[in-house]
Amino acid sequence: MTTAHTHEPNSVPRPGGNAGMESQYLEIRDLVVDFGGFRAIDGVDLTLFQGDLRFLIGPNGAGKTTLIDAITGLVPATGDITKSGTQLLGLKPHQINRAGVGRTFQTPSVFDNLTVTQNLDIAGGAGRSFWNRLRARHGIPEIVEQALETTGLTHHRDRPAGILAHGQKKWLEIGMLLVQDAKVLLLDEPVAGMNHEERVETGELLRRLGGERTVVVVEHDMEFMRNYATSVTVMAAGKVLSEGSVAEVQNDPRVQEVYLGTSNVGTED
Ligand SMILES: Nc1ncnc2c1ncn2[C@@H]1O[C@H](COP(=O)(O)OP(=O)(O)OP(=O)(O)O)[C@@H](O)[C@H]1O
Repeated sequence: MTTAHTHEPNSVPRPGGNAGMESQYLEIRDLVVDFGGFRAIDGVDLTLFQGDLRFLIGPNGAGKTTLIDAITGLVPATGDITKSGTQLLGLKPHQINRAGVGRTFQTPSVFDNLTVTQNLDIAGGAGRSFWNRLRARHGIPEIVEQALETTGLTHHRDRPAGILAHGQKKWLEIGMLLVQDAKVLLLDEPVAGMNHEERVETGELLRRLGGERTVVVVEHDMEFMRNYATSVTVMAAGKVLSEGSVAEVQNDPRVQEVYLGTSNVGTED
């Protein structure tokens, strides 16, 4: 694995991360989530470095969303989840968010009646005194301008979010995470319901983000995974079944077996 210390801003992230061991990371050890008597996450270990664009795949019910829920404090779990050494397990969702870990949900959750900029403003902390001071001094904060630019929504900044196309709403959600300065982005099916063009644009966006952050993508779209993943974790029945490059997991017989016993990892959905 190459651990270069510098990289071009828009370079393609390398598997395992662009930034090196001393940069930010998310480490999960022996994670367990029980729902009553049912063990949805069963001893998961996962290490993600800054620069990873990690795809999390697996059959329905494998535990992918539950894993993200556990990382973001939405379901109780045991084990360890540390971000660059800070224990996240046991923190409340807003504290985890403030620690730099942000997520999106399968269904976009933006304020339809507010403009794109207002949504970003609220995500950044409008109403909180420091944000209001920032705004009073500088107008639209630079971080909002950057998020508009990164997500390609600059020309839609004054439109109500409710009239955006589906893909644009999903990009706005990602922009909201950028405004919060999330260093770890957990995205649940970011291209579900998108057309081909939107998928390509989203892939490029994730690639840009993955260069400097840690991006985890839960996805059923295997073509999208093959095009953009720097690394892949395959889950099944609450455990990590396989991990590695796209080629490595596609060639793993255990992975082929859970995908309907065929070698067609890539035909689901
Ligand atoms: N709140 C809950 N209470 C009980 N069981 C749950 C709960 N949430 C999820 N489960 C179960 O945990 C298992 C893992 O679900 P999860 O949604 O994490 O899977 P997934 O891999 O994200 O699946 P999909 O690809 O279909 O979204 C499933 O069997 C699901 O029914």
